[in-house]
Amino acid sequence: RESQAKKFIRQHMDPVSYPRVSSSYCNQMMRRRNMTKGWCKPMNTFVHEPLVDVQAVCFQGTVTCKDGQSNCHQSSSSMSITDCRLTTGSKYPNCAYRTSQKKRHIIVACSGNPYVPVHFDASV
Ligand SMILES: Nc1ncnc2c1ncn2[C@@H]1O[C@H](C(=O)NS(=O)(=O)C[C@H]2[C@@H](O)[C@H](n3ccc(=O)[nH]c3=O)O[C@@H]2CO)[C@@H](O)[C@H]1O
Repeated sequence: RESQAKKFIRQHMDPVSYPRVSSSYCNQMMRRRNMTKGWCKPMNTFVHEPLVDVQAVCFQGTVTCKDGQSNCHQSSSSMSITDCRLTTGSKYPNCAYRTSQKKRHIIVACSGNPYVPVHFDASV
């Protein structure tokens, strides 16, 4: 059984692809990280920073999560991310994504002991 912390890493961490990603990055990575099984996950962000830097966000600015909980944290500095958004014409099982590379402050939800990221809430 995959822990929430491990799931966060599988779904959202890609420190090695910093800084340039190709236009097919999302099509490849969404498959490789198992987010196109059963359905095409509509939206997913990959973070191109060291894991320790993303884990440190749990101890940065506290903000309210989209679900109303108060265990979200916003990174104090902007980070290199890639947003993968399902294209309108995409039909399962052929999940087609638009790849957009950005520099944004990330907002993650943290939980557990050790207190680590378990959910990607948004980027700003
Ligand atoms: N406060 C919390 N504290 C603790 N846990 C919390 C909390 N909140 C949720 N979880 C849990 O997280 C799990 C989960 O998968 N939530 S999810 O909303 O579907 C994830 C979103 C995200 O993956 C993605 N997205 C979205 C935007 C973006 O910029 N980039 C981007 O990647 O889209 C998805 C849908 O939006 C679920 O088990 C829920 O219980």
